[in-house]
Amino acid sequence: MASISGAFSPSSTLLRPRRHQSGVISAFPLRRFRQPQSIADLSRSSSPSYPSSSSNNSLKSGPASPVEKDPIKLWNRYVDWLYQHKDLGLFLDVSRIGFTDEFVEKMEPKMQKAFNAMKELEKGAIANPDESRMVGHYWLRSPHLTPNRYLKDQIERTLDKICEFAEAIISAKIKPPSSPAGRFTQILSVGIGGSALGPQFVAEALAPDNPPLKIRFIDNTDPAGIDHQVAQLGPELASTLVIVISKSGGTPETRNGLLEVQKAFRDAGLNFSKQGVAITQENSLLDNTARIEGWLARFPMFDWVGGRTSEMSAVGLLPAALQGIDIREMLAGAALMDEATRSTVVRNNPAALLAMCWYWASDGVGSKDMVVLPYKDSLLLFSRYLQQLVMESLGKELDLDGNRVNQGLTVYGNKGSTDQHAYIQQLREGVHNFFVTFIEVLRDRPPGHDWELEPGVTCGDYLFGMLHGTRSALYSNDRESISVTVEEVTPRSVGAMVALYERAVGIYAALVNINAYHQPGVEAGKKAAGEVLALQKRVLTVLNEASCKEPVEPLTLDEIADRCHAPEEIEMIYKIIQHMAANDRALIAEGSCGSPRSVKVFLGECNIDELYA
Ligand SMILES: O=P(O)(O)OC[C@H]1O[C@](O)(CO)[C@@H](O)[C@@H]1O
Repeated sequence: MASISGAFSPSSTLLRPRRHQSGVISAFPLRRFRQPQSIADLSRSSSPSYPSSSSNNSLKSGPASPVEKDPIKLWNRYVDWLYQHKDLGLFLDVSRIGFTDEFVEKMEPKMQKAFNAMKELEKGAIANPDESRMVGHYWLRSPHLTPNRYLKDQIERTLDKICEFAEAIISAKIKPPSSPAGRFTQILSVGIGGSALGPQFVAEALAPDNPPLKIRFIDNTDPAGIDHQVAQLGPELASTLVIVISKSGGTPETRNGLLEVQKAFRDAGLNFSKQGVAITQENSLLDNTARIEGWLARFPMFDWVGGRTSEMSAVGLLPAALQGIDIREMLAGAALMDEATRSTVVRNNPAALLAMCWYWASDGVGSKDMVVLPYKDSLLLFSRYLQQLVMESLGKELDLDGNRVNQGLTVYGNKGSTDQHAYIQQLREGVHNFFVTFIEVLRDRPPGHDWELEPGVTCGDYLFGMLHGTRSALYSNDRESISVTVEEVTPRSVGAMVALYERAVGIYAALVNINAYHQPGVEAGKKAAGEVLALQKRVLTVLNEASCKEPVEPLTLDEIADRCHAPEEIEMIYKIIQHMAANDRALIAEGSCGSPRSVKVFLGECNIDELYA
């Protein structure tokens, strides 16, 4: 008998303690291939010039022609297509993507349509029709482009407020009420998805070694993960600024993180409201809570900025400023990139080049995955950041005309050269279902710190060699790649890269005619999670009724399901019981979890109030 009892009770009052305690096998089983329908399909089938990116579809396959392997022709292609942004010190090389001139020509009308769509979006059109919203993340770094004065003021006022607040925290003009340190030393950021990924990426990329405030994240409703963060803070909880970030202000994981952190503050005898900051939409649940409880500060999230494009709003800027990162430089980098990516000449527009390459490489239907490989440790989280930006934006069931298209572009990656010793083997020789984006950083170390670990060769030279070796080795086996090169990882270049990919996603979405700015698919999981919790409450009510009887009536899973009027949910009921039993709830389960039919359950304490409610 597994006898498990603990603190849990269905409600908090009047507890009466109890004495008792199909057969087709494909080489690519997970991949869906479509009939050729895109310009890419047509042009590839007719072009011998560059290697085909997809070897499993007969229309696109064929022996690699000698042309693309000719180093001089490849060099010419490199030079012809190389994009450089001088002020940003950023280069984009698309020469190892095999698009043809014919393809570029055929794409031109689509590209022009996409440029127009982006122009309309920037002018304030309802670019997110489902949610009837404008899409204005580009205005955040160029407020003069907002469609009205009010939005411009809102952006500028918020930016000033962020800078002033960060300055006051760093200089200890604003102090935590009861910390011996006499100043804030830590940030605990609570948020998820777009309310975490940008700040996490930027902290890893740009925070100095000794930032004025160090940052930690709670980005899940995993109690052990939360406990770990709180435990790591230890006594420094007293000097921790807690920033709760949620655009909607009602995301359950974030709410739970907040409640857990507030409990940790109570347990430590600290006043949370003097250390709490909210970043959320005006009048959201979070905003109202922060206002009523008198938190230290509140910053707005704008209706027209989506979570995954919010890095240049208060969501990304406040944590960055508090870590001593130059946020005006981030904004300047993004603004410069925005300017460049407004060009309607494809080869002069790096975002358009990226979108066109994605379209070519994935047939405009996401038939290949994008592996993002930054060769720089500080850019480790770029692929994770891009994963949400790209996949939540492009992974859509319906297009803008309501046709079922199941669009998307899978993104994954970690960092080079580390991945050389993990999955590059498969990329080079295994299933050909991807293209790579290399992110190269020219500056290895700050000036004056380098040394040669063998004659003529530094540690950074090895990293450089690994990158270019991998790029060549992949290409020689017809694996396509894009390379983005920046001189250094700086606030300016990071801002530019964020802007580059935001725009590339926008253009690509227009090319494939989908709404990049909503996320209806996420709702299904959220709804199902809510249903599980509702079922758990019904199970507890049923168990409470049976456990308040004299003598107590242990119930089988079938009986519980029956009394919940949910016989079809028996498997979920079993999982609920198993989870509660493993977590010291006031639950007594007899029998073995391994043979669910033998299990009988009752509560170790019954709640009379709930019974008669
Ligand atoms: O900022 P919020 O409203 O808490 O949302 C967090 C995340 O949840 C989503 O809405 C859906 O997963 C994301 O788009 C968003 O970034």
